[in-house]
Amino acid sequence: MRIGVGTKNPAKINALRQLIQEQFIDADIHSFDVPSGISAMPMSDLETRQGAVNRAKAVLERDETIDLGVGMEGGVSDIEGELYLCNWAAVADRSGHVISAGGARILLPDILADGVRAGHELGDLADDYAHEQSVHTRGGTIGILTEGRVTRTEMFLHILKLIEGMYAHQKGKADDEL
Ligand SMILES: O=P(O)(O)OP(=O)(O)OP(=O)(O)OC[C@H]1O[C@@H](n2cnc3c(O)ncnc32)[C@H](O)[C@@H]1O
Ligand SMILES: [Mg+2]
Repeated sequence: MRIGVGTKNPAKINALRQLIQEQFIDADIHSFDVPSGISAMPMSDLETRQGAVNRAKAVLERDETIDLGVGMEGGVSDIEGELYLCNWAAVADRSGHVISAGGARILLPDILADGVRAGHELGDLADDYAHEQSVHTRGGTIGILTEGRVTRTEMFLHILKLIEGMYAHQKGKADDEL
């Protein structure tokens, strides 16, 4: 099987690599720089999920040899005036079937939330906050805010496990009906 992932960000690609290893999936991974079709800094769960779905579908359009497209997107979600980091992933196949799932939410400190509301991208704000470079390609904001206990890769791995499990569950149900 050929799986395409809609990103060049190693923090995301590594999550897919780990899933394939852990679940003994016989697949090669190909990465594509595809548009998310939403704003650079998604401001809701709805928009963040849409980015993940758009990326998964865009991968299938980009390369006709790919069997499954995977999209992962990070954003923020406002709950009663507080901003939480949120993350979504989606998988799309050639039959038009799409499965999406969301991950953990973590409250952003005011300094990051205010910066996002002022129109800055979280990736840039997280670099300043942590005095590091390219946080978004490594442990991510979640890694900074949890002292590395949960990294961006682990967080996306968790979501990809949910989706892979749902895919297996739905396939099992469909086979039962045959
Ligand atoms: O190359 P891509 O795949 O686009 O990866 P990205 O790091 O830009 O990540 P997203 O586009 O999914 O995230 C949308 C924006 O939110 C920011 N972001 C989301 N989650 C983040 C995290 O955990 N750490 C740092 N920045 C994050 C990031 O800066 C982006 O500008
Ligand atoms: Mg991006």
